[in-house]
Amino acid sequence: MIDAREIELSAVEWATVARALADRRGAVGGDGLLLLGKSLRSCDFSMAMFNSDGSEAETCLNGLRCVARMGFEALGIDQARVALKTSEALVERVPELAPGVYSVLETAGPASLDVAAWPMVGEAAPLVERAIPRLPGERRFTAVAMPNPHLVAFVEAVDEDELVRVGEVCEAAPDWLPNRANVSFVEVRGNALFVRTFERGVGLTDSCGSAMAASTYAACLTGRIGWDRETVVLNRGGMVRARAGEDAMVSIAGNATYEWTGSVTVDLGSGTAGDLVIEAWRNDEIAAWGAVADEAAWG
Ligand SMILES: N[C@@H](CCC[C@H](N)C(=O)O)C(=O)O
Repeated sequence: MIDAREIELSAVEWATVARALADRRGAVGGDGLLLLGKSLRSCDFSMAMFNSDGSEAETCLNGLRCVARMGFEALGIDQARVALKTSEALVERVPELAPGVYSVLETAGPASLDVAAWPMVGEAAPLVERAIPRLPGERRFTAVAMPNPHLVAFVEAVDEDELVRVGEVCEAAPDWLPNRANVSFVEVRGNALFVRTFERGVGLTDSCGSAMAASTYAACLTGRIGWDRETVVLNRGGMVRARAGEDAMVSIAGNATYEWTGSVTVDLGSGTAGDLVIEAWRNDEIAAWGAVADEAAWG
């Protein structure tokens, strides 16, 4: 995550920075790059998100909580309207979900069922628990845009190999799905959901906030959980508390944990990053969040 309010780079140059910094064989490594940007469209600040392959996503809801924290701390505020690539979201600092865990409530949406806008050619909207014959396997999917595109399938038990097979078909950007899609398999565990996601532009990730939002909305839409009911959503990285309304707005309360701050130089010509210099580790925050993640016992 970079405070980019005073950095003038084109989207193509930021894509180069994202590929260099997110490369897991390189100096930093990550699922992607988040940018805190200047105020836009009368919002307090803006956010941009680039996946590790350099593609720019419409949103990133785990990332939004982190960018919100950076914006709050930079501007001395504790709630804000944030401009995203094609939408806006509300963020607010809330009481710690657990001791020592900086916590943010974000509200995004409206979730959309309009697959024609992705586009997904040849599938009529709404696509709710329907088979998609062009995908491998027998799963029934619900298509939700947050506004980034998500395919959600409710399963008895997540089969990661199958998830990767489906994700890779979408990742190849076939003619019928030129903008690809994030794909999630979701287990209903009592009153909670467990979400595993193959992300567009990244692959399997430990946690995807917009996928948790899309999954919560899909679970309400299909009667698995109640509208407006706070639901614990588990993932490989921990958990959030999510709530979807019939107005299609989805709220997520979760952590925004800093692990370290540091600096690194990226050569835009070669697209490579130099050595990372860590200025400060945030071991207290890492430990506080680690305790929550362990307790979430995602299985
Ligand atoms: N891969 C996504 C963007 C990243 C989403 C993110 N992990 C989240 O937390 O929401 C896309 O290309 O849509």
